[in-house]
Amino acid sequence: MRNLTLLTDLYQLTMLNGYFEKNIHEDIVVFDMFFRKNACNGGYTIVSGIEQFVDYINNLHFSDEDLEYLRSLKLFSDNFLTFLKDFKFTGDIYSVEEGTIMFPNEPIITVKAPLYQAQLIETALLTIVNFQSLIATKASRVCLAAQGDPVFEFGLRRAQGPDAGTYGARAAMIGGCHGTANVLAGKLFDVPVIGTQAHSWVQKFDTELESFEAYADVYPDKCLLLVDTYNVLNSGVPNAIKVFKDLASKGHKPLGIRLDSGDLQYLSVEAKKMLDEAGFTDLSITASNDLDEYTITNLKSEGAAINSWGVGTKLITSADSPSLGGVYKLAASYKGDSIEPKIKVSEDPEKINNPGFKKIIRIYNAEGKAEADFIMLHDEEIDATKPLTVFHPVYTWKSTTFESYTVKELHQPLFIGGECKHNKKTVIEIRDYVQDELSTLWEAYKRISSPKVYKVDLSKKLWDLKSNLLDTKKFV
Ligand SMILES: Nc1ncnc2c1ncn2[C@@H]1O[C@H](COP(=O)(O)OP(=O)(O)OP(=O)(O)O)[C@@H](O)[C@H]1O
Ligand SMILES: O=P(O)(O)OC[C@H]1O[C@H](OP(=O)(O)OP(=O)(O)O)[C@H](O)[C@@H]1O
Ligand SMILES: O=C(O)c1cccnc1
Repeated sequence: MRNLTLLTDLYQLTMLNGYFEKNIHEDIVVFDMFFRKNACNGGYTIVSGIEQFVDYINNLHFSDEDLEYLRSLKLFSDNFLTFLKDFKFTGDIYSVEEGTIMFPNEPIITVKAPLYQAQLIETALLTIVNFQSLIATKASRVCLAAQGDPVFEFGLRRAQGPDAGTYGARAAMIGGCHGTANVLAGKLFDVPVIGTQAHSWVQKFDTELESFEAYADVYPDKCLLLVDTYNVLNSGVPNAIKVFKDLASKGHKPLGIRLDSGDLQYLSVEAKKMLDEAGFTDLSITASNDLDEYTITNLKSEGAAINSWGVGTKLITSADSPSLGGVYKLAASYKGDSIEPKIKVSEDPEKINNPGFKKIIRIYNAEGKAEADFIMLHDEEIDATKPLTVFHPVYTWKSTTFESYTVKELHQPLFIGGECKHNKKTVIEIRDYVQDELSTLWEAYKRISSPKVYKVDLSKKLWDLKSNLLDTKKFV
């Protein structure tokens, strides 16, 4: 486990030093992590990175070298640096399960801890969860566009560095990919690794046919050939068919071909005709080359004969929407046992946070479809045997009443009193959970473009609390 304790912005540490000097560092506070807009301009966001956040908290400590470095900055008092020597996370953290689908303005993670601890972890929490949630969401969109065809993550070489390539591969698997080309990700996260061959393989031999024969010789049962180095329809596919026939005559089953350039719709349809005529009707026709959910949707609607997708650059970088803007905001501060809700008033009404220590429930209809989320204060309860009326937090006259419904509380304890309560799951288990989650969402929320907006409402008590706070803050 890496020591990421200094993976923070300097201002967190200068604030910590200040809280310490003012003797308010032990005050118990509540922070919420949430985002204001869904990842990838979509209708939902898949939360990912919780496992790495848990590792980060479990390993949070200032080593002697860390303290030495901080001392060299000449910004911190000796007493404060001595205090940091024994730093240990002792607070509570509530989080949704990794792989949960979430929507704007909902607390994904709520931290209730001494001020100096809760403040320090902001930056690492955001960098870990923002990135992985972004890529998991992107991957799920790509997989939805592929309509059940396998999607393979090919992006490491074009990722924003080794960590992004590796944790991005993890997130892509969580979002629904069938495998990754990243071998380190395969080892670290126990996920399937896959691969074909590069153009360099084909170029290295005197002829394309020789290169295919050599590959078939080494991997007779894993023979998927890259057919676009010279000419797909005049050379690549005919040569692949020769090699496949030879393999079949020796009792091996060829896997298929990969197209990496040109008009993928036309080439795939023509290649499929040639393969079918040669008796290879069920091979994989894999396509790659700058694909994303939009190109795949177009290729599908144009009848491309592609049944497997290799997606690299635009997946691992979420190229058209390259960040998720998750934030971490102070929502409450305790004075003894009494809680003081906190709000950030902004010129931009979208940026006003929901105050207080909260929890969140999801409301499902009788068929198990998610209908709305409901953010409540932590001590509120719902009696699901009675009708529940929820209202739009801005256009308050818009309301809906649920008669027959079930509810699920989304937050679970990750840490209580500093003790880890997290149940570790494998990446494949998280991926399965994501599929369950997606099946609870109406198609309209999963639309690639112009999705319907999911309802996220506030309890009356929370809404009143927020309105009253806003009134009192008007002239502060
Ligand atoms: N956030 C909300 N909470 C509760 N009810 C809502 C919310 N948004 C809309 N409604 C209700 O949903 C109905 C349709 O309203 P509208 O067309 O404005 O929204 P919508 O997003 O299409 O919602 P719906 O999915 O319910 O059709 C109305 O009964 C409206 O009062
Ligand atoms: O297009 P992407 O979605 O980013 O997918 C990854 C790309 O990486 C490879 O190309 P590259 O030219 O790097 O190597 P190659 O010689 O193997 O084609 C591969 O052929 C894909 O085109
Ligand atoms: O195995 C492949 O085909 C592959 C791997 C990485 C990038 N592009 C393609």
